[in-house]
Amino acid sequence: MHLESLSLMDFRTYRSLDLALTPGITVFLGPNGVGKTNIVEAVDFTATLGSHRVSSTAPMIRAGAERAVIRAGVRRAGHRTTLEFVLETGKSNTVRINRGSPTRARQALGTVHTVLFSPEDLTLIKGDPSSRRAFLDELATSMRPVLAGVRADYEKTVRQRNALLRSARTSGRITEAHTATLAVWDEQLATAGAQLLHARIQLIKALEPEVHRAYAQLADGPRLPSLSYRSSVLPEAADGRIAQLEHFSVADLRQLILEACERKQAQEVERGVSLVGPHRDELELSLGELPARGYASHGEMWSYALALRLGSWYVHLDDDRSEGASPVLILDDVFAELDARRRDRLAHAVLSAEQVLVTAAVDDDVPQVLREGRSAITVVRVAPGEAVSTGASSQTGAPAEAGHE
Ligand SMILES: Nc1ncnc2c1ncn2[C@@H]1O[C@H](COP(=O)(O)OP(=O)(O)OP(=O)(O)O)[C@@H](O)[C@H]1O
Repeated sequence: MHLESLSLMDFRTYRSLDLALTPGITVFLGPNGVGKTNIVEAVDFTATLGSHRVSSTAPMIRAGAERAVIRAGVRRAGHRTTLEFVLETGKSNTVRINRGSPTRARQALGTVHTVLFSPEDLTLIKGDPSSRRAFLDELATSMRPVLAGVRADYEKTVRQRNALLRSARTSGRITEAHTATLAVWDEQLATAGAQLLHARIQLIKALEPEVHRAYAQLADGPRLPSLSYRSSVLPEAADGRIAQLEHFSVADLRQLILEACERKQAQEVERGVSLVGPHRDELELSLGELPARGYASHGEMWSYALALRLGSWYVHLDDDRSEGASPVLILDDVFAELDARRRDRLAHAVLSAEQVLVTAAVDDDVPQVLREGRSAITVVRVAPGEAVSTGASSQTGAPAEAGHE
């Protein structure tokens, strides 16, 4: 699949922008701060309904404007779909699909698939467990959009359950009313939590060999990555590792969560917080025998982060349910961060993608391999305060035009 067009209204720096996009490689080129990432962030939003840079809508709306609009034309297995998202602070984002009535944005999940590489990916390795959980959940949701609802239910349940536990802690004892309400939240936590946990475990099983393969493509060296999952729902004596969970059905996992809730109840009341469930689990990343976090070198962390993204792309390609929806690859500012060898290797690895969008501040940051590849390469020059000049270098590429604030 690929995007054929992208229009922005009051999105980030753009009052109005209209771009025609083509399959193959498109490089957005321009000086720092000019608005290159803003463009690819909008593309990624059409797939993830979020941003890799911010967790709320407000920063994506142009300063002084009330709402932003992202319109995308998507070509997938011969069919064209148009999506028009409206982002408004303090309101739920909406989408119109093929000019239909506005509906909640979640309805569009699964139409566009993207895999985005960015300098922020280093936090997947260095950051706290929540960034790795988010990575898993976002990838799983992009492949199975129904999980968006499961995640929303789960997060709401954890919030409500925590409020109840805090109230029990404040009153210094568990009343009958607390026990009755807690039982209801436990059931809900277990129902949504088991679906989420099952999705994560199945994803890790599919992802690990692909991350392995991707890492070997990007880096040399004897040590290879491995992924394991430590779950809070297993008794401590069981070491909490995924190997014990991967054959469990959703019903088995639901039962495990309920048992864990019972086991931990006194501790939960004492601390006023939910201690069991996928929100307390950890995706552990190792390189050879050692954890990547705290041990891997800067270069190794970079290779690992890139391998997680490349592996995500491979998992999408292997997915039977994807129906020709090979993701759009977005490489935001990554080449500038890499040495020449890894730059070329990454460029080689992505050459076969249907559509690749690259941002770069200077021409030299674009690997030669991309220019010499078999795909068309289009260069979109992003400049402040004027219409963007574009040029197709090597082979073909439809000219694109952009208006910039
Ligand atoms: N909501 C907003 N309203 C107006 N301007 C914004 C908004 N959000 C970000 N900006 C501006 O957008 C610019 C950053 O754009 P962007 O991140 O796309 O730059 P870039 O071209 O990718 O730069 P670099 O090469 O440094 O990564 C900043 O100058 C910032 O002030």
